[in-house]
Amino acid sequence: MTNDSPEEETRAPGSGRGGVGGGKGMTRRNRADDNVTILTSSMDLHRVGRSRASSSTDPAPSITSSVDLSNSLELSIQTRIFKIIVIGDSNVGKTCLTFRFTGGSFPDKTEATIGVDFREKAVEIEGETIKVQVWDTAGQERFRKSMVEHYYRNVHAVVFVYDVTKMASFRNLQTWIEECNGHRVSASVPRVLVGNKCDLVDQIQVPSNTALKFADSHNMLLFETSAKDPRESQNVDSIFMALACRLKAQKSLLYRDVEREDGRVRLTQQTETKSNCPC
Ligand SMILES: Nc1nc2c(ncn2[C@@H]2O[C@H](COP(=O)(O)OP(=O)(O)OP(=O)(O)O)[C@@H](O)[C@H]2O)c(=O)[nH]1
Repeated sequence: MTNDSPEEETRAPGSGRGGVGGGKGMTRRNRADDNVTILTSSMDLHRVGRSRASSSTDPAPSITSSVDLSNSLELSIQTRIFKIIVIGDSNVGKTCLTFRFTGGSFPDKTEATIGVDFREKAVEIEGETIKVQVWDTAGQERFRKSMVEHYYRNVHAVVFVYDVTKMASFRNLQTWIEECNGHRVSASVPRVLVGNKCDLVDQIQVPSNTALKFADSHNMLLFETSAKDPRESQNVDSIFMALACRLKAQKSLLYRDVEREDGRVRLTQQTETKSNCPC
């Protein structure tokens, strides 16, 4: 299935649908825009899943708790979720980048990702709270083969990562792009290129000009950054915020009007066309 537009939803990871206009031009070392506010720290989706599961086994809700449930359901319905996948060779720093964005720190120790890790962060863009759901995928073939379909299903945006100190990880980008295209990710789904580990200045193998040409030829934005260097943290945020802004700026299906009839929730579609997002 191709992806058409971001969609507001309340479902589990991977159930999103849609995508928006592709990248254009080049951006380097972008800084987060002042208009963009990060609302919460990271939230592990596994934890969310567990808490939802446990509430479903609770005793029958009292009147008060069902009101609470209705309110939280409405809030949840009104929050759009953007699914962004992070792909690239093993060891390029995908996990560290997602940690830096969702948790604001660099992990002391990482292990090879097996399958996928989900992390989520709520951000506010022009008054709307949006959940940016980051899928940190495994770079090693043996840890990804059974999951690949899930990565690409209903994805809203793709982040390709290479290691600026490893030319091979840059050359392999072509393979990652082909894999992405092979999974019917629409050309309209925005993609960005990230050169990570820029703090290792003495070891850089991939010149910026080479990366810029590659990004341009694939209609992608380029970010050169470091998940490790705290001075680069705003730049890491900019990767995901630029995508979120772009996704928000596009026409999207909104399920704004929540109506309840006979205890059921009815969702009414609306179309959003305007955006003042500066990104
Ligand atoms: N110097 C430096 N090291 C980094 C940076 N980002 C990640 N690393 C290190 O690179 C190694 C791999 O990082 P990960 O984030 O686990 O790499 P990955 O791409 O998620 O790897 P897989 O899970 O196998 O696909 C770790 O030792 C990190 O500490 C960075 O910006 N600078």
